[in-house]
Amino acid sequence: MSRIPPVLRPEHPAPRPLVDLLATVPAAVHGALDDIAVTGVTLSTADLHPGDLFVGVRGEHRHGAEFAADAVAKGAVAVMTDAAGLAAAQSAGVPVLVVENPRGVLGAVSAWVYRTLEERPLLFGVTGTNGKTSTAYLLDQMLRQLGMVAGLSSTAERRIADERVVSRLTTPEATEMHALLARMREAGVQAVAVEVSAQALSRHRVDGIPFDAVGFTNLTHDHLDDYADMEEYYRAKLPLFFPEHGRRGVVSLDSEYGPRVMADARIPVVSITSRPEVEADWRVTVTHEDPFRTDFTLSGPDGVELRSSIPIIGHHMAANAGLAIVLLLEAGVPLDQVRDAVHERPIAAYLPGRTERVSGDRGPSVFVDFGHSPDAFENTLAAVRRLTTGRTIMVFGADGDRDTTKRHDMARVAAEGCDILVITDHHPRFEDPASIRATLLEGAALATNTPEIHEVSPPEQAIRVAVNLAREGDSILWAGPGHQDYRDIRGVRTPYSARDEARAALREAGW
Ligand SMILES: CC(=O)N[C@H]1[C@@H](OP(=O)(O)OP(=O)(O)OC[C@H]2O[C@@H](n3ccc(=O)[nH]c3=O)[C@H](O)[C@@H]2O)O[C@H](CO)[C@@H](O)[C@@H]1O[C@H](C)C(=O)N[C@@H](C)C(=O)N[C@H](CCC(=O)O)C(=O)O
Ligand SMILES: Nc1ncnc2c1ncn2[C@@H]1O[C@H](COP(=O)(O)OP(=O)(O)OP(=O)(O)O)[C@@H](O)[C@H]1O
Repeated sequence: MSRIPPVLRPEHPAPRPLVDLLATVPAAVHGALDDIAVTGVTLSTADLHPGDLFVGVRGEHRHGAEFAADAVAKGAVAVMTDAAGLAAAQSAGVPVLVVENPRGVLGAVSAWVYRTLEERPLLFGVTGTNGKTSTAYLLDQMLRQLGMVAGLSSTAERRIADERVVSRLTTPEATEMHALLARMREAGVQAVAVEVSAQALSRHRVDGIPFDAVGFTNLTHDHLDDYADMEEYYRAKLPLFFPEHGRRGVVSLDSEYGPRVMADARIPVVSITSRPEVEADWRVTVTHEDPFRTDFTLSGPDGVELRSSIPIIGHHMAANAGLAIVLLLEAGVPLDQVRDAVHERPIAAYLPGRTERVSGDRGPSVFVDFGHSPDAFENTLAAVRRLTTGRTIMVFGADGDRDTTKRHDMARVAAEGCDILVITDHHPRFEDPASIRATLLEGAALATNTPEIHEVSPPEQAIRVAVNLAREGDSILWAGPGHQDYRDIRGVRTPYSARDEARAALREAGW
């Protein structure tokens, strides 16, 4: 069963004469552009609307121009491609615009098609290995508490005011990103929080989007299937802090890459930390934590002090909330307004599948989380342990066909942070799940301690094993699936909800 979420577009796009695009994006034109007007732009035939400009880019597997005839059959009025795609594009029978690097101009083309820059909301961008989704959701909620009509683009959802759609990529392609902003404009959205992945920066997906404030959460081991090493991964993230993407930046010093971003940024930046031993412009201090909420103080320059609360566990989540508040200030939202919205007032965000508590009043606490990196495990396990009087039980499996080099560390960190470890399957994709589990068991054996370890293949069984082992006062952290509503098994997205499975397991155990 295919569960590919839709691409959001403006409902009333105004046609633009294609010839006018040439003033913004010079191109060699093959064919006559007279009378050709475009209402949309896409690089995928799966998302083609009549009236679109189809952009044929070279992909990892195919050249998009190979699909030009298909695009025209679906209503594309012109094709843009590179020299390598020209012949295939020309055979489709519509005018062809040739540019050197179609992906490189996609942001400019999309901004032109959808007039994104003519009337734009306040724009926030958040990057980092962990915490992008959480920070974007916290920002979205703060914008709402400020009385603004808010928009959100995250791994979990795209939100346009109160309309919600499940996301496919963390950061959509530039064509989709600009279409989303145009749809938000139609809905009167005043401010948008956008999660920006490293892959998005590498692939020009946020080109043409001038963020008013950009935030950096942290950089730790992940995505070394996409990037050769941590240095390359860092270099992919950094350009968000260049003038072509952001106006002002807020940089967390909680990971070792924070000071580097401060030094290498080419826009004005301020720093923030939640670590007592680190000096920064802004500081987050946790003042109270329980299984339902974390209270914190944000203190900054000129004696500014805000006290607020989030309905999520973890010092790292308070750090994200602090980052979100400083982003608002750096974007120019007046301090008085921010104070009214969050000071002595909870930030009432619901973060789907981010250490989300799915248990009731009795029995063990069960949290379902989206963490899939050693650093995420370390932070979420620390948060769970601090709030657990009994034993901490960790359930997780690793992604198939994704960065294999982090598996040992994930399992080692998991083992070191828990009393009972249940190693299970996640999205095997095209890998053998048994071999992924074997690697995780090797990693767990590298830990400095020796928790009780269980290997249980199907995750729905693994959570039941964990719940049956648990007693009152214990906590279970199920990391990996988070908000997701499917498992990817050999390329097929099978419907699946970890949160529902966990609730069912608790019911069956009588909790
Ligand atoms: C590895 C990667 O980035 N792949 C992206 C890429 O696919 P590709 O290069 O394999 O495309 P291809 O199959 O060679 O096809 C070439 C072109 O022909 C087009 N085509 C192809 C077939 C067809 O029938 N019709 C058609 O138009 C394709 O849309 C594409 O533009 O171009 C596609 C369309 O633009 C993207 O959807 C796809 O992202 C895939 C889904 C992906 O998973 N990307 C990952 C790496 C990603 O971006 N992840 C980050 C995660 C961040 C995080 O975890 O923090 C993200 O931001 O989501
Ligand atoms: N500031 C932080 N530092 C470390 N871990 C964090 C931080 N914020 C969130 N996490 C943990 O990282 C995991 C992913 O959180 P979140 O989805 O917010 O990050 P993300 O950057 O959006 O990740 P992804 O790109 O995979 O969607 C969760 O386990 C979460 O608890």
